[in-house]
Amino acid sequence: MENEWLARWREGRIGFHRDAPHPALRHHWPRLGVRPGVKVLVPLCGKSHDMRWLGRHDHPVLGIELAPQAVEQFLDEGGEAVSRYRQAGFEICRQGNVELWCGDFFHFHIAQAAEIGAFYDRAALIALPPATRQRYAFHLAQLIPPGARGLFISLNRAAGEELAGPPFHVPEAEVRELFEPNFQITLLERGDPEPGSGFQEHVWAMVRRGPID
Ligand SMILES: C[S@@+](CC[C@H](N)C(=O)[O-])C[C@H]1O[C@@H](n2cnc3c(N)ncnc32)[C@H](O)[C@@H]1O
Repeated sequence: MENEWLARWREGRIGFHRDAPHPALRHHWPRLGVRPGVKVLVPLCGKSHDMRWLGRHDHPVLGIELAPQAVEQFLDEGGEAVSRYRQAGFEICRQGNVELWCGDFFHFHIAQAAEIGAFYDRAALIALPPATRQRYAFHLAQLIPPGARGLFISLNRAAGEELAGPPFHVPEAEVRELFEPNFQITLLERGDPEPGSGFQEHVWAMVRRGPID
């Protein structure tokens, strides 16, 4: 069976995509204390404008995305020269200071992550079904060095029955359960519920714990 996300990109069902950098990124990132020049990992990145925003704010960006259409659309929209190469089973495209690794996040390993010093997750965890979220939180922790900071935007649903995802809503308690073993996490903002769906974006700051934290 074709992966749900590959089908969505092929059919253009990408309602999650925003036409501009996320307001929470613009508001909170400058307050996180990530130094300019630090490379930012963006798992399950889609063709998000957030990567260009980070790039413009002096961060080299490493995005990982399963769907080749997302990568190609991002590059087309950027309109600048692209260099392409292969490494560790990924096709990598670099445009300006954004490099996109096309492939499965779970196949991206620490050997490739050496320079990463921060991360940004908007709608990555919530793209995954419950059984895969634990694996995601653990895998992310393996790629991020102690002390590294990140901004995490999840989707919560105030009340009501479970809707079939993706996107899946992930309650606050689950976010804490998944990440607290490896990260210090702080809830920064609870977004307003969307009319109709009741979805709310929650914004969290995270710091990767070290061995004695
Ligand atoms: C909800 S979208 C969010 C995209 C982006 N972060 C944004 O804010 O627009 C989730 C993305 O994850 C990608 N994806 C799903 N599973 C993946 C995996 N195992 N490895 C890499 N990308 C994946 C999908 O193709 C999709 O583009």
